[in-house]
Amino acid sequence: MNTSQSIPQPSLSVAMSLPPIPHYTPAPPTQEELEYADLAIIDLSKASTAEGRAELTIQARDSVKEHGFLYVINHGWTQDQNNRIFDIADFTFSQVSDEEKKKYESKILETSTYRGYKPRQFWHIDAGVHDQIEHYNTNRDVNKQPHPEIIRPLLPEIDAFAKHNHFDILFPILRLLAAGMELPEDTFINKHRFDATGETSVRFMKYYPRSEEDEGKTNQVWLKGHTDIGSITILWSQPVSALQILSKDGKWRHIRHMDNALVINTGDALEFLSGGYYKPTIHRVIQPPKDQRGYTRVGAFYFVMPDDEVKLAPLVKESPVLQNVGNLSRFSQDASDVPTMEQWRKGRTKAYGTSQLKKVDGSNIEEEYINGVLVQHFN
Ligand SMILES: O=C(O)CCC(=O)C(=O)O
Ligand SMILES: [Fe+2]
Repeated sequence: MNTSQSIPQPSLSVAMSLPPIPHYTPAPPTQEELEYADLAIIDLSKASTAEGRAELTIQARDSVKEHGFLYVINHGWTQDQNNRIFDIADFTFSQVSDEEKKKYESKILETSTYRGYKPRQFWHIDAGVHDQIEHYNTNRDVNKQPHPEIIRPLLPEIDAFAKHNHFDILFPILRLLAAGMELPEDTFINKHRFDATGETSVRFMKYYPRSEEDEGKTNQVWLKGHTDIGSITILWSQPVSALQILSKDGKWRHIRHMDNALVINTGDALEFLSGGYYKPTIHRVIQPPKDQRGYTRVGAFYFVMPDDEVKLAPLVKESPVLQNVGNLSRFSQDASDVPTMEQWRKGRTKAYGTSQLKKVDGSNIEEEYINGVLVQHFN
């Protein structure tokens, strides 16, 4: 008799089972009619052929130039993997004790860097009201910082998530955006090395409902209108419809939720490198529509920055497109004092939500200068 047949073998799914954690159920999608921005939908599976890339290059370029935002689908991460990441995201807030959160709090003002927890109420929004947003931020190399004990068994999954974002989403997108400026395809990739020193990070965020009084004092703004500091932000679409972009006609429009899609936007660093060819779009988070009030709003992100040492000078010499249109960024082309990514991110991170801003008369705009460059915030 062949004994091996009678010995029960562990099934593959049991052998590879993931640490059990509670399931996070987000709010159901809103039934309200909202005005949505009309963004391109990039089918990333097409990036595997030269023909597909040529088509996507134009689509991505035009959507970024018009809206600063686009959607990505077919990015190789399944709906189940997506659900699991949102479970992990919520876990970092709902299951970690206040004591541990304190122990692993980001030293934002001392280090000008987000690593660990950003507690609620760290940022000023308006009229003395502070934010109700928790962050958990980890460098893409999860071993570069300590993590709360109960998060440690989840690190292999967070590490896989970071690598998928970096190599299977960020890199193809950076290739398309380089091609959109007639730059060699690997121009931006070479400035975003996974192993370099820099702060490209996975961030989980949880927004908590606020009091009516706070809503009234802040014009319902939960996160002020801003541009992102880095080159690209990958936002994993979630159903609470509260993210808006400021369109070129001056109107705020909502970003529509699509299951397992990505919402990708460009930030300051790409404006500088692209000489303003790709300008970042102001976006904000406001109180959700009535049928989604009372829910928390959990987000999962990959915030991308060029490597710390990269000088944020426009690639005019390298790009035939830029030679035609000229440098339109907030930095001048020959400025010898162009900051490095490290200087820019530290200046912006330290100031964000804590610096004294100057109100622009008769508007909802506030301003400050970082490294000599105008930075605006909107309510
Ligand atoms: O929560 C969101 O949808 C957007 C957050 C955001 O814009 C940011 O953290 O920079
Ligand atoms: Fe943002």
